[in-house]
Amino acid sequence: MAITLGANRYGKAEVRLVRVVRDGPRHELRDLTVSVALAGDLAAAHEGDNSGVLPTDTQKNTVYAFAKRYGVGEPEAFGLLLARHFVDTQPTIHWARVDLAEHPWSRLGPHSFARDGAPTRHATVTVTGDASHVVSGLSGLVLLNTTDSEFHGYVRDGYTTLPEATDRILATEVEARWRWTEVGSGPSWASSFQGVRDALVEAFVETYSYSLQQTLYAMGSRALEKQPEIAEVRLVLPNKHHFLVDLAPFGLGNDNEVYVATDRPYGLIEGTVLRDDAAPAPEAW
Ligand SMILES: O=c1[nH]c(=O)c2[nH]c(=O)[nH]c2[nH]1
Repeated sequence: MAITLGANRYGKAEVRLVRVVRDGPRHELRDLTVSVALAGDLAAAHEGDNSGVLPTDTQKNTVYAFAKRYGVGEPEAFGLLLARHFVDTQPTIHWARVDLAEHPWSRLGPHSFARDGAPTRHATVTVTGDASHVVSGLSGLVLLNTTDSEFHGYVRDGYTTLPEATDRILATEVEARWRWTEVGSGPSWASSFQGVRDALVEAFVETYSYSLQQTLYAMGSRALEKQPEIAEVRLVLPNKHHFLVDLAPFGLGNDNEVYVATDRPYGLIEGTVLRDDAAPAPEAW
């Protein structure tokens, strides 16, 4: 029986990094969770030889040292710096992925901040040899329309009880990831992020929806139309159901005014929207 080592990678997950820039009385703050994963010639490590293993503890230290040495700018840029460093300095490492989640704070004063309702910003950077590949994203963007949403005309079978809706609440918590066509081309990381975020929100607001699936496609399409630097958008949209409460027992009507918001189970609508001529992704993401 021949047994062989399959795909493997290793790294430090969820390094919590807070960087303050104390440049005068007005401080700047960035708050990130950074995960590093490395792969390469690591077969020996799986047989007890650590001579090619850069410890995950060192990877964590590198995150903090780079934060001091180079500052923490846009998550994509900081991730590229780290991933490139691991591939270029470690002979056994040929592939590095750095995953960054930026937790948003809004300013209250020169050195005071409040954790924001803004979405979490994400970046996933992959470096192999000379090539770099970037996926940006967001999560925790909760959106709700109180009307302009219907759901009917669906399949009915012996188990269907759902009443048709001609006017319902549509709510979701957007998780979006989008793949850059070419790293370093087009707008800045920050303005691209803002552009995609705004496009997703605009499409959610402006689409008269017959299903969350239709809204998903409208959101992804709008982001691609507005931001030429991205090739593909993947969306995960939980349907945050709001059901009308039956107030008849109290002698009251309910003209789409009183709802119960439920958290589970929930519909989960997922989809990818991409350009016809998008080059295939060079890496799984
Ligand atoms: O927008 C929706 N899409 C569905 O597929 C679905 N299924 C369901 O029960 N409610 C909804 N709403």
